[in-house]
Amino acid sequence: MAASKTPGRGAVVASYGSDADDGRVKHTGVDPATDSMESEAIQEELQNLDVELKDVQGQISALIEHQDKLYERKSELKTLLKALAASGSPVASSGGSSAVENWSEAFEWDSRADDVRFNTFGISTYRANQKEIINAIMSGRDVLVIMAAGGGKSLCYQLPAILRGGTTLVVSPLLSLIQDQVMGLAALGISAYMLTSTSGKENEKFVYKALEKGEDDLKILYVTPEKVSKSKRFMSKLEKCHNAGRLSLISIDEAHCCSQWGHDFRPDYKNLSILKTQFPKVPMVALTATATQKIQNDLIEMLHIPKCVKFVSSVNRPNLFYSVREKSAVGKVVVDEIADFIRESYSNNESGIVYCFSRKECEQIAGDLRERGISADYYHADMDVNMREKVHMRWSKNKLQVIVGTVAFGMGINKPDVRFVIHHSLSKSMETYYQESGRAGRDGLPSECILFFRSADVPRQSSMVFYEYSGLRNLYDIVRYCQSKTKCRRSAFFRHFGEPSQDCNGMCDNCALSSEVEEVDVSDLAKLVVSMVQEMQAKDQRVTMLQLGDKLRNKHKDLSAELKRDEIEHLVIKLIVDSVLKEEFQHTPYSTNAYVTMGPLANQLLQGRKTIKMESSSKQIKKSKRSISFSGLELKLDELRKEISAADGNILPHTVLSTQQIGSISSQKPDSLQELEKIIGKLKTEKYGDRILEEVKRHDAVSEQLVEDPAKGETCKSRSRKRAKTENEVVLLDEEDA
Ligand SMILES: Nc1ncnc2c1ncn2[C@@H]1O[C@H](COP(=O)(O)OP(=O)(O)OP(=O)(O)O)[C@@H](O)[C@H]1O
Ligand SMILES: [Mg+2]
Repeated sequence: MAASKTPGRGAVVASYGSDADDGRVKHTGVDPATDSMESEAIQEELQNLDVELKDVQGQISALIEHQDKLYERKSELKTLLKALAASGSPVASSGGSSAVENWSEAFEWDSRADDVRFNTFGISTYRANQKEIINAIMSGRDVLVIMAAGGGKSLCYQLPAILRGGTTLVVSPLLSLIQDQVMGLAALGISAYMLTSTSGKENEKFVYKALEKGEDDLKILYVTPEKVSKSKRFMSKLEKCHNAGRLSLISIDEAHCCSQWGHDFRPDYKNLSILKTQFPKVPMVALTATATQKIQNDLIEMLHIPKCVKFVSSVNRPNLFYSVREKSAVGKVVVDEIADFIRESYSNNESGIVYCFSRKECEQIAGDLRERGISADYYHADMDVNMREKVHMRWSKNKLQVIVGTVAFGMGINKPDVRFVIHHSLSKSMETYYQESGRAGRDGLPSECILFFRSADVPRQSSMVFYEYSGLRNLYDIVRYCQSKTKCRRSAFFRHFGEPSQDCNGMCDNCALSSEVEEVDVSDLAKLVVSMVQEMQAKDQRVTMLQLGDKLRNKHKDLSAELKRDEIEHLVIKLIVDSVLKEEFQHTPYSTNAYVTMGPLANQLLQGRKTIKMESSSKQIKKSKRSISFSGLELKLDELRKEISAADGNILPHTVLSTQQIGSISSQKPDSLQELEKIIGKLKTEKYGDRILEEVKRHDAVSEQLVEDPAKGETCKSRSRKRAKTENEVVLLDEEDA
């Protein structure tokens, strides 16, 4: 305890006489010099007590915070247990009053649903929970859907929209998302419209007339939340549609925007409660990719759907390979590494995103990548809307390989075949990282998520988030994720979202790469760091993480040869996330600075009651190819879909043929329209069947020639050997294994 070091406690007591028998302390004729020494000693003890009290208070608040975390986790686990008991399944649960209902059984609309799924949407089988959700909606129930990004939430309301007749209203937060969806549905021949701030007069007239009179076909109507909360005209037309019995379903997409606890709160979403109040009998489905228990409860309350059936799917994205790489302090080296990675793994122009911290960085990195021969452009909030849209479009049409964006390049991204998401610097929380990295592989095919981590990036983020609710705590969670060299990356997501762990199947660096990780006790070095902070604090001096590293190396010259700046920074960040040190913030007219100060557990370390261990590893990123890449016929079909998309102008390549469909056609090689229809459904066969078959035939002819002259076929065959395929699925292969 610090008390043992407190000087003068005994001396102070000894200098008092207590000769009075009334028990009061009296001075006993001591001279003035002794008197002043006594009061100095008392002052000193008081000061020491203050320090000690501050220390104890710090420890208490760290413990309270820890206690809060434990309570929160406890309540998550209890809910999880309840859900498990109700559903008997670890990944899907029907909540509320519906625990006993079975949504997987046969329903009268089954065959119609199957027909629309396959022949209109071209989807051969349902994914987890889709069928059950559709059945619940078709039964007229309110439904809450929590399903991972790319899980296929759109189909869950689009298919019932077609089956139920009348009009389905979809509220969606972003113009770009709405445009994408309407375009995609139109390409499938589904009558979908939108009403947004940019809708032209003609379009508005058509929609209002269709709502009011019901003469024209209006299956799905997309609106932004502002329409519901601000346009009386729209609400009155919608009421007419409802009164005529034609409002068949209300869908709230990206429903987490309702909750202020969510990462993307939109004030206008708060007013959506009016929909259930006005139209209580119309089923409502709310969908989101991520919602903690707290946000789920919030949504149910705000949307007035207390009796909803809840479907919670796993947050797991088994097709994503997560890894963290050490980020060099030299910017050029980082860009080189990113460029090499893209060139080596994605040489066929496969789409990717690089996320950066600042707008300036985006522009710089996009330029650097272009210099290295990669087709890249930037996207951030400072750009003109048209410019942004242009970049987004070029990327969506596969004319641009990489978008280098800030977080502004977010929710509106609907591209299913993004093969890699690279974080040039860390995200602000596990939740945002899950969201951002989750834009990879929405089509279910193998894709990669790489985060470049460097301790010096932490203060940049912390000075942005420290005023947010739980901002620092959330940031430190992702820092722990980055610092760990042993824990499964996937399990960090399961923990964060309160879900039981599932097997990673070697789909993260820590699980896949065998490496020797050593735990090294760095308590002595940590003490030097903390003592230095203490010294500076005693002199009322502030110190940033960067300065701290320099000062330490200057003071301990003997250490500086061995200790690299990066390592000290790594340790300082570790001490911060472990509450030994603490970040404090000060605003200047230009920025907010993060300073390092003594944390609640600093004294425990200094007094030897706490040890600090760091993981050190010799892990080498094995040059492995975890990507899928097109070869032979697939390349041709990829070109064909781009060609059709370019000629039409309004259809995106992945709407013509998905990457999965390209894989299936290439492996099954249909030679008639009937056979093709079994793979991609009626609609797409009618539209593009002849051209696809032509391509298959041409490819077969070339292959036959190559069989006759094997020398020519070498490249093609050896490339296709690198891919293993099951019937409908592309399987991940390490290049070394192939
Ligand atoms: N059953 C299925 N089989 C194959 N592909 C599917 C299936 N369901 C949906 N998809 C495809 O998966 C992709 C992602 O679907 P969707 O846009 O609905 O995802 P989402 O759950 O809304 O994701 P996000 O949270 O990112 O919006 C789309 O390309 C869609 O066509
Ligand atoms: Mg969606």
